[in-house]
This record gives sequence, structure tokens and C-alpha cells, in this order.
Amino acid sequence: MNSAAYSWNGFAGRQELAAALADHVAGRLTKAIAERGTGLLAVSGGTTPAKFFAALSVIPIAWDKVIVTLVDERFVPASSPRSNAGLVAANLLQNAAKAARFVPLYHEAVGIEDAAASDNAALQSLPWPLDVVVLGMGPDGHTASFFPDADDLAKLLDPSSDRIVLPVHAASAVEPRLTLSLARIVDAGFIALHIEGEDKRTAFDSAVAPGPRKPIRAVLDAAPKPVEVFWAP
Ligand SMILES: O=C(O)[C@H](O)[C@@H](O)[C@H](O)[C@H](O)COP(=O)(O)O
Repeated sequence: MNSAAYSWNGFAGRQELAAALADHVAGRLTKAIAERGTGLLAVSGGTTPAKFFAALSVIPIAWDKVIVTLVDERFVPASSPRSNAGLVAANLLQNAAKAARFVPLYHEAVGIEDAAASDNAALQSLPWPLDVVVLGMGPDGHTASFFPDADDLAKLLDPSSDRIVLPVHAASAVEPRLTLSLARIVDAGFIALHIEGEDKRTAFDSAVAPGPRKPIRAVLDAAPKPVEVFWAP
């Protein structure tokens, strides 16, 4: 692993982490808006980010110049309790952040391959690279929808891929997924990994130790700058 792979930011509590991560992300978005007129943010779903989303949503930046999209999405409509778009709508796109433009990944399609192909075309017009990406991680070391048991995992993790969105089939993922490619994730100006709890700290420590390479390790290895890990017990 490259020596700059990650920087550890530990917090005593989850609310303190949420406030600190929100401040970092807001600052990066404000810098991006000043430099290029817009801020492009990709966030993850799951059960971890809600406090962070709530803390970020009230920070008064120029949200009308921010585009929010997803790191990954389950192949379900926004009305589903499994939807990351639904989670972001309910927790992040509220308060000041209501003014942001949201670009979802899920839409009606014959199948996940068709959805990924149309996403790939539609998202070309976004002002890449990402200014900020906030990743989560599962206890199995997956991040985004790079599940260890995913079909074609090497394709998902290809740092030279020209794809923006890829389809994912993985038995451990419950439903088919749509995910940003690793190439787009590691190209972000600021890469945060938001994990909470002892089990995830153990999983992270295991992923960075010598041994079989877990997907989160592929991100750390490919990132040209340190991934900022935000952790609380
Ligand atoms: O769609 C998702 O679930 C996420 O994008 C995924 O990568 C998530 O970050 C991890 O699975 C951690 O999920 P928890 O926060 O629920 O532990």
C-alpha cells in the first residue's frame, strides 16, 4: 500500500464526528464553488450517514451551486425503504441543502445493465471530477457497491476504467446495484471514509494489514492522495 494511503481522524462520539465531517465537506464544496463555480458531491447510503447528512444540511453554503449524486444505489425506486436516494432526500436535501440539485442513479429500466448504461450517458454531463466523495464500508471491507463476491469485481475496481456508472451483481448485496466506478471515486478532490463502531475499526485495520486485498484496500491503493478516515466508536 502506498504510504500516503490514509489519514485517521478519530472522534469521541458520533455527533462530534458528524459535525466535523460536515464542516470539512462544506469547506471543500465552498472552495470548489469559488474555483470553478460549482461543487460536485457524491455520498453513500446505508445506516451510518444520517447524522452527518443532518449536520451538513444546515450549513449555509451556496447550495444552489452544488450537485449531489450517489456513490451507489440499490436497484429500487426512491419510495423503497432500501433506497439511498430516499435516504438522501429525507436527511441531506433538507434545510439549506434543499437548494442543491440531486442526480439520482436509479430509474425505471428493463434491468440493471440498461440502467447503468443510461446513467453512464446521463452523468457524462456532470462537472467531473468529484470535489468530494464520502464512502462507507461494510464489515466485509466493501465500499460503494464493490462487494467482495461481486461478479466482475476486477472491472469495478479498474482504476483506468472510463466508465462512470457500472452495474453490480453480488449475492451479498441483497439486490442488484448501480455504483460509481473506482476510477471516478479516487479522482475526487477529497475522499472521506465514514465508519463507526468497533467492528468497522477492526474490519478497517484488517483491510490495511498484509493479506487478501479487500475492496476498500483497492480504493486506498489507487487514491493519489490520503483517504481521510472519520471514525467514532
Ligand atoms: O448502499 C450502501 O449500502 C452503501 O453505499 C454502502 O457502501 C455502505 O456505505 C456500506 O454498506 C456501509 O453501510 P452501513 O452504513 O449501513 O453500515
